[in-house]
Amino acid sequence: MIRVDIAGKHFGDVQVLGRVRFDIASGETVALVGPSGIGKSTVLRIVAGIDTRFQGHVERPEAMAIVFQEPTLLAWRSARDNLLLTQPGLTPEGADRALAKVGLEGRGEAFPLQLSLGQQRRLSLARAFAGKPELLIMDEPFVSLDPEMAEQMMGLTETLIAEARPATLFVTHATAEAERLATRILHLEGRPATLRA
Ligand SMILES: Nc1ncnc2c1ncn2[C@@H]1O[C@H](COP(=O)(O)OP(=O)(O)OP(=O)(O)O)[C@@H](O)[C@H]1O
Repeated sequence: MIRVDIAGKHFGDVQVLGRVRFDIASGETVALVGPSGIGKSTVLRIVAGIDTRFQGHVERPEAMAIVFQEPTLLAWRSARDNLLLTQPGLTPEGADRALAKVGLEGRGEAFPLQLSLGQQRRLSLARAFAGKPELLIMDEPFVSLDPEMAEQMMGLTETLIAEARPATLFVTHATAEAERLATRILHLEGRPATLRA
């Protein structure tokens, strides 16, 4: 369970967020939607613990994974090492199993730039789930993908979430994406932004 209770967030004199309170249970997938510039990424950064300068309190588990828009891979390390170096406790066999789960069987030796963009994104997902996150955070994970690849990645993400059952929070612009993946949708609105009742 994660518990978010933001009382306010300012950038300098500008108050971007008002009160934003929500909980996410294990196995629940929550989409955070709202217009551009409303404060979605700000909420995500606060929930992830990247931004600690806010009023309020967030309770989150230690095991957390973040998937960004663009894959953030270590270019000079193999696919397998990209998992091993970021997930202490993972064995090489475990890494290979995690790769196989995302359709990268036998590609453990490949470097990220030898993989297609779709494969790089799948490697990022494998890395996120290899750490058995109790909290999964995704910032526009399917943006800028062509429809076919977006569909593939959404299917894969759904499967991995169903298996690992983390509490998931993701930001999206696409209503269809939110409706497909999320068990609950939170709308940010107003300025300072709060959740639509
Ligand atoms: N580091 C910062 N310093 C000052 N203002 C900031 C900073 N980061 C964000 N903001 C402002 O806070 C507001 C919310 O930004 P945020 O990135 O959270 O919006 P968003 O809903 O994620 O937008 P988008 O959908 O376009 O990514 C915006 O008005 C933005 O200009």
